[in-house]
Amino acid sequence: MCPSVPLPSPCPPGILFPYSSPQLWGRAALQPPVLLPTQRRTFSNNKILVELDTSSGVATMKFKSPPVNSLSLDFLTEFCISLEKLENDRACRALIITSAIPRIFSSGLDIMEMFGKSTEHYAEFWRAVQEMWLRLYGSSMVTVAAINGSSPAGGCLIALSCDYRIMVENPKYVIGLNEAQLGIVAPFWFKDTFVNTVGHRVAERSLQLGLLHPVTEAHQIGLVDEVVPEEKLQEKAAAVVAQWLALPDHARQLTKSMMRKAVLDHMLAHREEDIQNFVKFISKDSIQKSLSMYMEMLKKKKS
Ligand SMILES: CC/C=C\C/C=C\C/C=C\CCC/C=C/C(=O)SCCNC(=O)CCNC(=O)[C@H](O)C(C)(C)COP(=O)(O)OP(=O)(O)OC[C@H]1O[C@@H](n2cnc3c(N)ncnc32)[C@H](O)[C@@H]1OP(=O)(O)O
Repeated sequence: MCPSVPLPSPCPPGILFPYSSPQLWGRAALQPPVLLPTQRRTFSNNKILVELDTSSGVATMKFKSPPVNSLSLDFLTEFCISLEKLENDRACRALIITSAIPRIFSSGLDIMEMFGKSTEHYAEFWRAVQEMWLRLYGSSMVTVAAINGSSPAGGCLIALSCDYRIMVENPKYVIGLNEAQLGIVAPFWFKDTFVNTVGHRVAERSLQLGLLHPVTEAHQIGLVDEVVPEEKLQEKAAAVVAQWLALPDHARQLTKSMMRKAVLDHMLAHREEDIQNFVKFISKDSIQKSLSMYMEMLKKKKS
């Protein structure tokens, strides 16, 4: 899939899998049997907590960066490191992404990283945003977004990059690519990821209007796959993961790769150009002014 994340090959292409037991289909099954002292492995840095249950092969990643899990350069770096660790861990076959912050899944890209900084900083930040998407959209793991709060823009991109989205039923929560509302533009690979999920017409309207969809509407347009009460979210995510893991990894991974390859390849082919475009765009006085007004509006809304 994505060249920066080599696709683990649990079985050489063309070799038939042992279909006798789903237990044998995963990457974990290819390890020599070892006695593990514990079934849970936890690693945590400042902004993200990761727990891997080695018996099921399912990791849970919890965003814990108050106040709103905004995607700063530090956050994105931790996110990419965590994804790389899990991707390279043969005991891990699936990932559930959720938030430890009440009411917010992620508020999207940290606006302060795009405001009043140097062109070098913008370039470094944008490369980190690209890297996060390449790793998540190109992941060979089963990925499920357990969306327990609002998820605008970059937060929505994280959810869209997963294989399946489950959102908590709450009339206050919204999700969508609202960039246009900030006076900025969702880049082509945000757009492609969105189109691949909801279809062209829905994406065109939603992107032009910068819509943040309430949960029921997000479900109706296919932006989220399922809606559940808060207390059922983890149970539902675990059940979905189990369903996806019941298939042979290599078949699911190759299918995923086939579905996503064109979009990933397109972005990789234009990666440097995309960084230059971002830097040029975000450095414009008019765009800086729009971002400043948007931040002001957020502050006013509070008071
Ligand atoms: C042709 C085109 C050519 C080229 C194009 C090339 C490139 C494209 C260019 C740009 C692409 C950029 C893509 C951008 C993607 C993004 O993700 S932008 C971010 C979008 N996010 C939002 O709009 C969310 C804004 N936030 C909110 O709506 C709310 O804060 C919330 C619903 C998330 C939470 O609400 P509350 O619980 O009420 O909390 P507060 O609003 O009080 O917020 C607390 C605190 O946090 C600050 N904050 C909120 N969001 C962000 C953020 N995204 N970044 C930084 N900071 C944020 C908020 O200001 C408050 O701060 P304080 O007042 O407490 O200091």
